[in-house]
Amino acid sequence: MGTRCEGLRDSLSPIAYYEEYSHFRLDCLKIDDNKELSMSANEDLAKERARCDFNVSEITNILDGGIERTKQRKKIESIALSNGKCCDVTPEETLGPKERYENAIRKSCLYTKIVKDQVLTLTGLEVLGSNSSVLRRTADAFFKDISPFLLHLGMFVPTIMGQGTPEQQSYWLPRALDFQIIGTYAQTELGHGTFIRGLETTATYDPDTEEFVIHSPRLTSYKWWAGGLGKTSNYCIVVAQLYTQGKCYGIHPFIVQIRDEDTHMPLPGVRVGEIGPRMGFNTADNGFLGFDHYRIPRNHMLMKNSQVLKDGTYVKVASHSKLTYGTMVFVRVMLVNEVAFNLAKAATIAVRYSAVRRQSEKISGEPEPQIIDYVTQQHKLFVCIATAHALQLSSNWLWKTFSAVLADMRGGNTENLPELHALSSCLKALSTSDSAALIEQCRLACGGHGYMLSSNLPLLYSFVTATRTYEGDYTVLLLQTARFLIKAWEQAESGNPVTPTVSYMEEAVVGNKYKWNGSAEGIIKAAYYVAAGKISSSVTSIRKRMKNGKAFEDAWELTGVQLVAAAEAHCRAVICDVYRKETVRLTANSSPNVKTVMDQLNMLYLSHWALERTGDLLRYTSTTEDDIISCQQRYEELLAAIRPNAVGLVDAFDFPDEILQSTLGAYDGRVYERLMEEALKSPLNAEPVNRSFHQYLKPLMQGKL
Ligand SMILES: CC/C=C\C/C=C\C/C=C\C/C=C\C/C=C\C/C=C/C(=O)SCCNC(=O)CCNC(=O)[C@H](O)C(C)(C)COP(=O)(O)OP(=O)(O)OC[C@H]1O[C@@H](n2cnc3c(N)ncnc32)[C@H](O)[C@@H]1OP(=O)(O)O
Ligand SMILES: Cc1cc2nc3c(=O)[nH]c(=O)nc-3n(C[C@H](O)[C@H](O)[C@H](O)COP(=O)(O)OP(=O)(O)OC[C@H]3O[C@@H](n4cnc5c(N)ncnc54)[C@H](O)[C@@H]3O)c2cc1C
Repeated sequence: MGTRCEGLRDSLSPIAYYEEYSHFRLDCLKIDDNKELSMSANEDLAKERARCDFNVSEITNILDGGIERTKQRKKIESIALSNGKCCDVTPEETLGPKERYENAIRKSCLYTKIVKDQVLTLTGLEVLGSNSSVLRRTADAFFKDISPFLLHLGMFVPTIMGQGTPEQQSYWLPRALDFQIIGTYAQTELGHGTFIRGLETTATYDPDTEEFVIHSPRLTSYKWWAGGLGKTSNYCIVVAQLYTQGKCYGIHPFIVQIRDEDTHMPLPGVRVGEIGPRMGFNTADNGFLGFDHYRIPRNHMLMKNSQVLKDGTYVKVASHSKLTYGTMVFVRVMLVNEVAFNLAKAATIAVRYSAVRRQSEKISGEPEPQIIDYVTQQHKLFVCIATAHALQLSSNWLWKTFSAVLADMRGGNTENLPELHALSSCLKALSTSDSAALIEQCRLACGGHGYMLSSNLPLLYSFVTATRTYEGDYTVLLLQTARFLIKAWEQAESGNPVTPTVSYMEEAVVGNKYKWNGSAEGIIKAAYYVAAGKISSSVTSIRKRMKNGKAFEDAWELTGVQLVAAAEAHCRAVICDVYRKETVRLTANSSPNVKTVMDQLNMLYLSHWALERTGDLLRYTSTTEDDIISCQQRYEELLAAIRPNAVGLVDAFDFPDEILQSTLGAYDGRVYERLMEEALKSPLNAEPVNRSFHQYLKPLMQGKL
């Protein structure tokens, strides 16, 4: 579909290609076979690029984190994409489940080999650190859906790094990084995903043999969901309830071999398989796993945070009881970047398509406008570009926060862990939820063609909507943040110091209402006041319920709806704040037009959320109706101001066509030609008459059924 993929079939024009593979003439489809489908780029898109008034690569560099990082990314991308083998001649989605999986494994091995042989020599182990998002992004040229290796790199390796002792790391990591073993992360069970203290798999220490006995006592204790578990992995992290000397010490991580390294057969005592078709992730062989008194060596328990000695003595090493949850915190942080990237892809597809697509008449008899010229279309799309920026910059900021807390913890200081947990929980919840909703908005903005799998929007949606659930469900994570906020509010009320991300409470506890001011800083302050108002209302409700005789747990539960809304408002204010500060910081030395367009996008995001939350502003600040009217007016002016630069802004995301994998979003805008080319690849077009005609239709039509 992308330019290099076309290289695979360069010698054939689309029509000749189709005829070659379909065995019948195109006149069946009433296409004039004397005419080639157009190979020239779309003129409207070319005009859009000509009118863009800022330097596109400057914004690319900002989003990449600097010009050097852009160069590095492009180098990695070109290595991975240059051999052209990433493409499927037959679209992935037209294959059966087995063929799809096998094809995904073929491509995963191919990509891994490219990374090992060519990328690692270029970057060294940096590829797994600051360049991991580049690898992740490049992988999308190989997979429309998900690689079965995602969990190996995304969770298996990070768990060994985060939970293993130095000795365990030096034993397991070289094998895992060299792909001599492939692993996954099996925590969730049929019966429990959210409430991990309730997991039922047991790991009981036997001092006589110095082994753990891993067991699944009942159906609900079967592991369920882990990506790459069904068919691909031969090892996995199993999270199980640890029993030693007759006592349960709660959940702990273990490295468990599940398949023979040579034959790949499941080992005796292990029952493993794939969980069946899902809404997305259909190439990721998500699996189930059960154990029948299966024995593993003692040193396969990951022992950085707690240990079981040879005699069965349990020793707690870590200074914080939740450090075993570290991999989840890490992946939540990574996910903010992951969904920002996917939203940027969707925005690129929908904006380019909207510049190519013409529909209806604004004025009777006039030429049909590009649909991007409808203000309602701009309203649907420009917030997607702005949100992709907001989440990308928030994700960089969160990563820095995460790294700082990690460094503190290496020195034994876990003081900032609760704040990191609260932040990563709410940012994961909001970023995944916003991105899923906006990717769906992009699909809707593309009308009927957005519904085609070849647009790539449905697959992007099915992938991103899952991120709202996995690694901690949206509501559950916001309730975690709410716990932190309520405690912080009580601290602020009693005049004690609070941590930086909730410092706004110190001013807000006094109870004054904030007077609206339409500047960026004014909107952000109003957002913090809304958050403070919602937290305060939640506290009042909890106290009132307790005064009426409810226990704290019941009062908390009954106040759940308000608590989730309070955590959402807090997180929205944090995103607005970080997005503003980072925009100002990153454009300090930019050219004037880049500064202007980045500022416009930022203001659009802030105004959008102010308008989405007018009820809250009226309730928790002194905002008036006139303030709302001027905010609406400013928002509409921003849509008009951004319009000429919209295509330039999505070009700045700098996605090669191979990564976008979209008929609607390719750089040259040959939308209709690509839609037809992809349609012609449908297996149903491989023969003029399907055999079901003879088997069923004809007998039915002739009354002989
Ligand atoms: C080619 C590729 C290249 C590179 C790849 C790179 C990147 C890829 C990026 C991303 C993709 C990776 C993988 C993607 C695909 C799919 C993976 C999916 C995986 C999974 O889903 S794994 C399973 C995840 N499961 C969950 O998230 C479960 C959610 N539940 C929980 O976390 C907990 O149960 C919950 C809800 C937090 C409650 O825990 P618990 O009952 O123990 O605690 P309490 O509620 O009682 O609270 C007590 C106390 O502890 C605090 N606390 C809770 N958790 C934490 C924590 N993590 N850290 C710190 N503190 C925590 C809590 O707030 C309470 O504090 P308090 O008493 O209020 O002070
Ligand atoms: C595509 C995909 C990939 C996955 N990959 C993995 C993997 O690799 N490894 C792995 O271990 N797991 C994996 N999971 C599992 C995932 O982590 C869980 O599904 C997720 O954590 C949600 O848990 P649950 O399914 O138990 O939902 P539930 O907790 O049953 O949630 C159902 C509903 O109940 C609500 N709810 C639950 N508890 C509360 C509460 N305390 N308060 C208020 N509301 C509540 C939720 O908000 C939700 O609306 C994957 C899941 C998916 C969809």
